[in-house]
Amino acid sequence: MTIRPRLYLVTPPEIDPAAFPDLLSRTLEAGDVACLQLRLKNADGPAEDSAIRKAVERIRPICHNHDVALILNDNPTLAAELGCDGVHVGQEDTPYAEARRIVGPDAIVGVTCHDSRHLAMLAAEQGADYVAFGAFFPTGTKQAKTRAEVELLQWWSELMEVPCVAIGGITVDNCRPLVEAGADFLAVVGGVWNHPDGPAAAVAAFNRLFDEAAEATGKKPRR
Ligand SMILES: Cc1ncc(COP(=O)(O)OP(=O)(O)O)c(N)n1
Ligand SMILES: Cc1nc(C(=O)O)sc1CCOP(=O)(O)O
Ligand SMILES: [Mg+2]
Repeated sequence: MTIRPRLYLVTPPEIDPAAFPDLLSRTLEAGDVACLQLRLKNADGPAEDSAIRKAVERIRPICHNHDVALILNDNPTLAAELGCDGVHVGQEDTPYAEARRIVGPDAIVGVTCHDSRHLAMLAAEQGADYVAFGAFFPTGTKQAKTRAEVELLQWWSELMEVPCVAIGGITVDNCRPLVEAGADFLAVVGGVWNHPDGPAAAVAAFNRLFDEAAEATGKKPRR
């Protein structure tokens, strides 16, 4: 067996609840996707909660039919209430321990660690299911706080058991160094949804590249 990362798909910040489910189905049919993070950022307060509820209701069965875990961004309370498989929290969101208490021991809890070894070790010690590093490349999706270097992934993957996620400006064309450095998951927004040939083509292309890289490196898995 060889090391092969998996795709961690993140939704666009705003989705059309009527059209997105079909697009998502076609996208997930195109190749392996480990999880989908629902990350809606263009509404606040009750409007945001209502958009999340509507989206989860439609998206959750599609994810589960494709064996894709549904992770909710930022909101452990809604993640638990709506039956999501996990939650992703940042450094300014609900702290890890509180998020874990809310979603329970079996749910996935991932933590943003920017470019910080210290934050990642803290999150892993506390019990996070994955640590996320970024941004690796310029991104138009959000104003990223930090730039992370590829060496961080190599250091982490050689020393630690907890999986690491790379995020920020990742595309089919620029991701190979992250794969070779040992990223367990590549988290992608624009590189999939804005791909010139469409999101299904992007998912297929990422998976082809992961297969090629795994064959070329021929490295043994670290766990
Ligand atoms: C997989 C993954 N990694 C990092 C982030 C960023 O989380 P955060 O810093 O809380 O920023 P927002 O996404 O909430 O804007 C993420 N969402 N997913
Ligand atoms: C949501 C997010 N978090 C980041 C971080 O650095 O923590 S970068 C980012 C945006 C990811 O979108 P795209 O794949 O379009 O660049
Ligand atoms: Mg957040």
